[in-house]
Amino acid sequence: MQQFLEIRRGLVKQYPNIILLYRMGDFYETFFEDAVEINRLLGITLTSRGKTVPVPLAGVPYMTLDSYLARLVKAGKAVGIVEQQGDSTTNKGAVPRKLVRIVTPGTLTESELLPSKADAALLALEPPLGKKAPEWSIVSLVLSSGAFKAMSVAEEELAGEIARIAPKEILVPDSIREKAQAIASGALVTPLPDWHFDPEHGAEQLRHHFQMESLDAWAVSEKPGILAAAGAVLGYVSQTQIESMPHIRPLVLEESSRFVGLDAATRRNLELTESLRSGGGPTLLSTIDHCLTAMGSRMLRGWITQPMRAPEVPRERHRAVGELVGDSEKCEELAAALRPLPDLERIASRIALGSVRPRELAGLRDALPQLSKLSKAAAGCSSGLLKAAAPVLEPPQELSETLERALLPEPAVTLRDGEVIADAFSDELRQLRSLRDHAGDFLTELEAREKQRTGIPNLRVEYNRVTGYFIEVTRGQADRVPADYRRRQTLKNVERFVTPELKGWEDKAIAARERSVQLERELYEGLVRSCSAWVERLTEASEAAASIDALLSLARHARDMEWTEPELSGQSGIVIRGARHPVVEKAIEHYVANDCELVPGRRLLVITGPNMGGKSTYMRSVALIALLALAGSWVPAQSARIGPIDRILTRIGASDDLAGGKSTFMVEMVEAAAILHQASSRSLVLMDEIGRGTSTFDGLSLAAAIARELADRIRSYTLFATHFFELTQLSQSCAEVANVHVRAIQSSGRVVFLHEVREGPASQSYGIAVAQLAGVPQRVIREARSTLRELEERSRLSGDQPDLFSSPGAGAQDEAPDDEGEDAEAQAALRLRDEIAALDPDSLTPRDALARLYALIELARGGKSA
Ligand SMILES: Nc1ncnc2c1ncn2[C@@H]1O[C@H](COP(=O)(O)OP(=O)(O)OP(=O)(O)O)[C@@H](O)[C@H]1O
Repeated sequence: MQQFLEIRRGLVKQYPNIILLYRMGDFYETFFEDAVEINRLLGITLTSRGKTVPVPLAGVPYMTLDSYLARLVKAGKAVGIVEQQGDSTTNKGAVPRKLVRIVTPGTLTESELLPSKADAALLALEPPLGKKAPEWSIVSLVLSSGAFKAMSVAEEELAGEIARIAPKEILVPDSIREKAQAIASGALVTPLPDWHFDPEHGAEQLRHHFQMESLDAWAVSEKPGILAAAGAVLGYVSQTQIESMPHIRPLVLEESSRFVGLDAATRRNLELTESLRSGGGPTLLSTIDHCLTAMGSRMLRGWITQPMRAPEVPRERHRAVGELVGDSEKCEELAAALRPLPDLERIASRIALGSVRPRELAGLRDALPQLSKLSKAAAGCSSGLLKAAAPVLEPPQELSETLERALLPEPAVTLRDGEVIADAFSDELRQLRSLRDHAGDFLTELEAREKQRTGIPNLRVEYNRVTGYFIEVTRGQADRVPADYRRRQTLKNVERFVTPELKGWEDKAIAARERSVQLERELYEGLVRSCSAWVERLTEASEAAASIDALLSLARHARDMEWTEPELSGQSGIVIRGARHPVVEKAIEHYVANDCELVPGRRLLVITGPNMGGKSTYMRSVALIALLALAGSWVPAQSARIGPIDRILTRIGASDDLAGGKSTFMVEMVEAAAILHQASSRSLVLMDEIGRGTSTFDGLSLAAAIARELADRIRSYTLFATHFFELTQLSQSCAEVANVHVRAIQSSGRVVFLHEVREGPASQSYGIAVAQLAGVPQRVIREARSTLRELEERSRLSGDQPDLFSSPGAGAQDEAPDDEGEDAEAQAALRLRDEIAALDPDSLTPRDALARLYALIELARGGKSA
């Protein structure tokens, strides 16, 4: 108890929710409140020990530790594992024990406890530090692969990045604990004292861990926020892993500007990796993921959650997919080599941790020839990406040989009873095993000899766990045994004896068994140490294999679903022929493909049409095609030309956040505000039914003003679905706005959805017809129709239709007229800029160029602003 309390005392301050699993022989015991807690959480029987002051106690068998660990960590507990040190039988007094590891959600490395197709990252967040670090710093570490990454992001992008990384645990300075809780998106928030986040100390830790003189090579020396967060991560890992520091790869500084910005709402709305349906439904990832290995699935997840702004990398992927789509034999060859591969990335990382299990090493041994096959298949490809993987995949010969020589063909699951190392690996082991293996011969020979010496025909040499080896004779014969027989046990019908020879042999045999187990342990540890020299190469090979797997999966989907290669163009805009929604097209039989043209001069499409007509599906299909193209995939369309995109922003669906104190309308406006702040002329924006959460005129006015802001000032590419039919008038006053509608026909009072997107506004609204379809009682439908007729009539007679859209800015009475003048100028300038951008430099005549220049000068002259 004294020992237990001492170990525990040092921990509770930092880990208030820790449970100590305290090794005692074949069990991990818990005491006091830990025992009560584990009884509550896992239903482990609660007992007590000690007469004067009973101590609550609950224990789990040590063999089953993993399954309990998983459940405790899932319940948000930190679990401290205390092991016995040295040999319990030779120690006097309490066995020495030591805390060997603290397991938290972000520091799990056991393959069985990790989701196989996603990473469980540990994250550290450092808030802005003033001028030198005006943004948030994010550092993430995936312990099971060693991936160590850093990024600085603006406040409004923070939640989106956290949603992308989907960490299991977030370390934050204590001072921002509450703020972190609000954006943690399900991860455990672990506050640390603020001094854990110290830039100088962080830099020192990084230099020390990676044995570097300077951090300049990683471009983080001047980033105090990142140094602070990285230091916190390293400190936390060494504190929780205690004895074995994991393999951590060099810190990679990711520029958030390299990737298409996707905020948390967009990731959710587009159902990239999580379904919006409460019970879970298909997602983009689950639809396109046909990977043969878990590593491949994780890679593919990374690609689609982090599409790229620059076209080079996705283009290379398109090319590789193209090669695979056209060569099914090559696909089969690659697939055959990939299929049997174990999770090399995680095995490599467990080698570094020293916790790799014998079966995992054997899996690695068997996988190496497969890697070689994969490498050969990749070398025969023509696309750059596949070809480049070949040399990286070639497995190190020396590692193959070492593992072949060291391990038994099928080693035991654990080291506990040996049977892991091959005979040929150690002479001593071979001799010890031979002693054991020939025990049978010795015993049969002894039995025959003793029968003859004593003249007792039914004498037998036997063994049981309590007595060990003995010679058994019936009681009737017992007085015939020789003088050197020593009595061990007397039972009803038999007497049991040992002889000095048998005892001597037994001692030797037991010693040999113990020694051989001990020796195997030492040899195994040595083997793991020697393997750690290859961790780096194995990790690289696993990444290359994962990429091939992901490409193969994309190719297979592209071929099966008849997707096409998109064109990533430098020309601004999005032009898609025959767009389909990648998830919906799999779910329904006759998907109606639609076109979409968002180009300079036509930047905002107002989409009208009945509910259920397919507006949301259409908008999402466009966003998903753009996203897939920039992630490197082919796309569900006849053709697609995607220009530069910096962000995809969406405001879809009404969900309220009552717990967070926000009403439906408030959520809607907060999201709209975020979009208006973030969007640029290179953003793709989806707006679904904005403004419907308030009174009609309020909502309509807001929707109109937002659409105008997006089209005219921000000039983003926007799909704007609405039930405010009045918004279709916007196109008359805004040059950038066009109308499209989803087609439906009404026959005998019922609507039929055609799901076709056509130019122009919808001709009528179908709300009542859809309500009828949904089964609203006839009486209510009749009454609604009559009210509608009345309203329409009244508005026609009084002419009170609000004319919000006749001229730009009309209705914005509090604005100074000057602003409107500037506005028109700005618009003219922007239009000119677009025109210039759209010019083809190769066919541009000097006359054209001069004409544009003069126009610019004219504009500048007439301008009022400095
Ligand atoms: N292009 C299409 N081809 C075939 N079916 C489609 C197509 N688009 C949508 N659908 C079907 O119509 C259903 C309704 O589509 P969607 O949710 O996009 O309608 P909506 O116009 O956004 O409706 P609301 O205005 O009520 O939100 C989808 O669940 C899908 O099954």
